[in-house]
Amino acid sequence: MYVYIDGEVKKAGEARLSVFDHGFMYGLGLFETFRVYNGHPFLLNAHMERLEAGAEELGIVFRYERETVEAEIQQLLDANGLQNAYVRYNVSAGPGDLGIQTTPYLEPVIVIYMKPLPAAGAEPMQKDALWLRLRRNSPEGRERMKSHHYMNNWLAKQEIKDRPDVEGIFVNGEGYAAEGIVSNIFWRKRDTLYTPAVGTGILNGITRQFVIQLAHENDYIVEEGYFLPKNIEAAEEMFVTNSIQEIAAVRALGDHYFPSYSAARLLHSRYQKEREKK
Ligand SMILES: C=C(O[C@@H]1C=C(C(=O)O)C=C[C@H]1N)C(=O)O
Ligand SMILES: Cc1ncc(COP(=O)(O)O)c(C=O)c1O
Repeated sequence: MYVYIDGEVKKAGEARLSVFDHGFMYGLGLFETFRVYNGHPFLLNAHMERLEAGAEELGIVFRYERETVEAEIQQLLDANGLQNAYVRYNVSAGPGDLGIQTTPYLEPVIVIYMKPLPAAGAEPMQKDALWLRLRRNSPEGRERMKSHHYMNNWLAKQEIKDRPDVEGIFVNGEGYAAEGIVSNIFWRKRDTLYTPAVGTGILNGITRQFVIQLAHENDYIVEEGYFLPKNIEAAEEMFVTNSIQEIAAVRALGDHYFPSYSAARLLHSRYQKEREKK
């Protein structure tokens, strides 16, 4: 595979980053993961605007211009011979000195990774979910960023092991349901969808935000709040969302089986209609 780094497309094994890059030394880097459907990067503006806002908070000088980013992605799709892809767009702070820096990072390094994905299916994926013993850590700053700090998620994944059909679900330090290892969570009782508030320490997923919008358009009530595990276990349905897996219906959370997946199905069919547009 090829990657894009600092304006050039290179063979994956030939791309190089400085050992003084503060993305490596201090975790000062951000990324977005999204899907390309038939050449179309889905929800690109929303992803890149989140990245731009995070960069501003970290003093990383990065301006999003849609045309530039589209061209970078297209260049890499062409090099890799892909039309459908898993894309990771990374902005690393760039080189600095030894020691914590307080001045802006003027030369961030952009790295784009890509891998093939099969064409998206017409039905939502199905998964199982398990409560994690490990607690969700609290965000480093005001709100969780999609940053290079993924150790809490990594440790959680070791608990679940390599089981692609299982998502681990975090409870935060205060005992409230939070999010999946790489996803946001929703559950339904009658016509109301519930999802943890951003204040629980979750990543405010781009898919989460889009699904909330679709849910409103389809007459669901959406409540964001502070909920206990037992609230989810009393639900009729649960699903998880992220930019790669879209909306995945949860069959069971531990030994609690959900009898329905009607909202996941309906929202997924609406999502599908938008995949090559937004
Ligand atoms: C952690 C990453 O990003 C998330 C991972 C997935 C996935 O593996 O399904 C999906 C969406 C992302 N928000 C990553 O390494 O890309
Ligand atoms: C911890 C966590 N929560 C939620 C998400 C979903 O975010 P998005 O919808 O932007 O893919 C991810 C994806 O990386 C994640 O890692």
